[in-house]
Amino acid sequence: MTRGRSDLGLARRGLMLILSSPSGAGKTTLTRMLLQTKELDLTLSISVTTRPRRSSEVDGIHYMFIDKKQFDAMRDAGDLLEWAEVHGNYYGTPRELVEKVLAQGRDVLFDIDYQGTQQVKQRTAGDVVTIFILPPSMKELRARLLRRAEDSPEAIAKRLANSRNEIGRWKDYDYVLVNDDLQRTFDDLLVILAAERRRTSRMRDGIANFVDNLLKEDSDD
Ligand SMILES: Nc1nc2c(ncn2[C@@H]2O[C@H](COP(=O)(O)OP(=O)(O)O)[C@@H](O)[C@H]2O)c(=O)[nH]1
Ligand SMILES: Nc1ncnc2c1ncn2[C@@H]1O[C@H](COP(=O)(O)OP(=O)(O)O)[C@@H](O)[C@H]1O
Repeated sequence: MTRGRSDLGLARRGLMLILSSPSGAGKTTLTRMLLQTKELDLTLSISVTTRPRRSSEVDGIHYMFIDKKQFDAMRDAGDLLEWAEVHGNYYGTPRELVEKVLAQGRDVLFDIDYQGTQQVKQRTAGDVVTIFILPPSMKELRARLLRRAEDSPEAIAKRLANSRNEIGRWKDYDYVLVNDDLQRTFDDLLVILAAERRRTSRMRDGIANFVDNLLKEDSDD
């Protein structure tokens, strides 16, 4: 694999940062904040989905909106790294972009559910960092879904009903954040990302070269 550069200038492996949460807890908002912070150099994995497009969404930016026939064709051709049925629609991660970005030693951000997280972890465990976002209360979760005003009453009811099962998945994640104050949650995400990028396992080759050069230096200089 080609190596990227850490912010110390050392070569490192790219990581896969996965955010999951029940609908309305705030992962789309946090994802947007991460992507707007250009110096983080994160690339969003844009999923394909059979769900209808929301009015605020742009095809090719938030999702690639496809029909079930196209979805089945991608899945059967092996073009999806993982896929799942969520809230009655199909979602999947196209493999190509993810592999390209990781091969450059750069990091990929995923907004996928727990089923997809399990599949990605099974394939590439060492390069995956998983974060679960919880709402501060069920009352607030419901209020956020209503305030977002993007889904039909039926879709909101389905998301709330599914949230109880989804919330129970927190134990499978590396980190759990309660998204009460948005800025604080975002700051916590930045800390996690910074620490994970500095793991020895990801920087091994870069540090090995650095240390070789350190030891070649003349200590009297
Ligand atoms: N497994 C999997 N889940 C996905 C993918 N894309 C989105 N999801 C998840 O599908 C669920 C529904 O997403 P969405 O329809 O955008 O609704 P929202 O969670 O209410 O914003 C969320 O839990 C997403 O994280 C994907 O490619 N694979
Ligand atoms: N910490 C927060 N405090 C208050 N509102 C929030 C917070 N985080 C997100 N929201 C709002 O809640 C709604 C749902 O957030 P969103 O990011 O779409 O959730 P998800 O992607 O997890 O379904 C949006 O209207 C968003 O602006």
